[in-house]
Amino acid sequence: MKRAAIIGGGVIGGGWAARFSLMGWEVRVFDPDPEAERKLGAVMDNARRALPMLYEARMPEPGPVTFHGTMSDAVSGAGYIQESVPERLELKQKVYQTLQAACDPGAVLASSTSGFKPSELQAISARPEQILVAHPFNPVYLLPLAEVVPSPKTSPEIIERAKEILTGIGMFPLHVRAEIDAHIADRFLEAVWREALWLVKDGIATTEEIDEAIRMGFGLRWGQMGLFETYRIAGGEAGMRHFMAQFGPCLSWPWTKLMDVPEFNDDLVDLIAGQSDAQSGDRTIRELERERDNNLVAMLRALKGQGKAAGRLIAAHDDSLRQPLEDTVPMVTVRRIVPVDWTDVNGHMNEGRYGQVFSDASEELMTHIGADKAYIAAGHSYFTAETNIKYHAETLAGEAIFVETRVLLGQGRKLRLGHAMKRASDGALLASCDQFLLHVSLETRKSCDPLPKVREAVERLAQRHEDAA
Ligand SMILES: NC(=O)C1=CN([C@@H]2O[C@H](COP(=O)(O)OP(=O)(O)OC[C@H]3O[C@@H](n4cnc5c(N)ncnc54)[C@H](O)[C@@H]3O)[C@@H](O)[C@H]2O)C=CC1
Ligand SMILES: C[N+](C)(C)CC(=O)CC(=O)[O-]
Repeated sequence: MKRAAIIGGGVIGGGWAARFSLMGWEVRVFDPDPEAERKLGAVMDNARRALPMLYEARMPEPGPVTFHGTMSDAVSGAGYIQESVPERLELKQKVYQTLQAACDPGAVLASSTSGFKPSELQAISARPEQILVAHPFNPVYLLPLAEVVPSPKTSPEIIERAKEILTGIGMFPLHVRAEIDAHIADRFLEAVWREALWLVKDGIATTEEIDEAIRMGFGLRWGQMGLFETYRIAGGEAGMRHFMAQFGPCLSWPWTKLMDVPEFNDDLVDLIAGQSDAQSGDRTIRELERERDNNLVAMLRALKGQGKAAGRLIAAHDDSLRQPLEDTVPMVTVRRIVPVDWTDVNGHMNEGRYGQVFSDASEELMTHIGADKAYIAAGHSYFTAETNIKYHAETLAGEAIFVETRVLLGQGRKLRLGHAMKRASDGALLASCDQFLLHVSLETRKSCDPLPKVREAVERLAQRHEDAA
């Protein structure tokens, strides 16, 4: 099993630990805080609930997460080390000295730093070539971006390995060409944060009004298309040139008052924190985390359905996790977590989603018998002619479910499947489905016999299932 070491297990280290573990890595943590295990456990709970909701494919078995009393013990045998200690340069530099005295010289040594340049982190290190920045975004277990920032001293092999590992755990490594304070994304975030502080300080807007301005407007646009493509469209048919002709001069207009920075003092902290407390009312941080995660899961799944932005990345990662079906009787055709966006007003999985689960089960079986994407692209497929679903028990968001499928008939153009959807925790039957499919030509849109390869496979499978009945 691949092994990662997490140095500093707070908000960000906890998110890294969760992502690595849920992607099948063994994770070893070092954090001197006696409360670290409890705090990291809370992040793990959130992640266990939310991350698998993004995937249709079966996730890897989670790797164990263990806590260690020394940094050298934690990094022993680790191929990837992620440092997420507090944002203080001397502390980080000292940590690298200790880590490098014990870790594998070939391991990736990455920092979560929000703002320090890798050359600053490397300054007093024994092997600067081993160190780079992999700056993530909170919550690390759901947001894919990791800004990968090397210095000229970072070895090209370490950069490539870091990118490969991050891609493997479902992240989007954005290689930042040159080191710069605060990398790329935090420069934006700091500009927005600075302006927001200024607006609150001068009594122009409350923290709540600023949040509404973001979530009701441009925040929605950024998540799906970013800045430049959004503004290109805002230029109308003439695109970016017209946009720049119209809004370019504003760089010197008064509405670009971007350089005012409020003084950071207790009054500012009281003002912002007071408004923020009032805004969130009695909702706890845990409740806010749940709300954030539910919203992110629903938005990312919507983007996945469109094959766009972060959704495209998750779809590709999902495909890479797919495993061929095992030839058991019955066959386990689906293993998944029920995502939040599948629930309805009654607080349970909507009836329409049962149809989707059984349709996914049939598609998996089709792939297994050779009626896969290439077969369909060549003009043949199966259409469902009849589906009969019985609902036996409620299914809730976050529950692990699986579907067992039996081939009840596989003869010529006819295929009849019996699906049973069960709860993974206790094997309880949640729903059953009798489904009748007909093989069709996608050219004539009429039923026809399968091509010999598929026909033989389906008949062989039907016989096997009949023999085992
Ligand atoms: N919180 C955020 O939104 C983000 C933070 N970051 C960066 O991640 C890093 C960590 O930040 P957070 O997780 O927010 O802080 P945090 O305060 O939640 O966690 C820091 C953890 O490091 C531990 N620690 C302190 N000294 C240590 C040592 N010598 N060895 C090992 N662990 C030690 C602390 O006990 C604590 O659990 C910082 O560099 C920060 O800039 C990056 C992206 C976002
Ligand atoms: C506030 N922050 C600078 C620590 C934020 C980040 O670094 C990234 C994030 O998750 O917003």
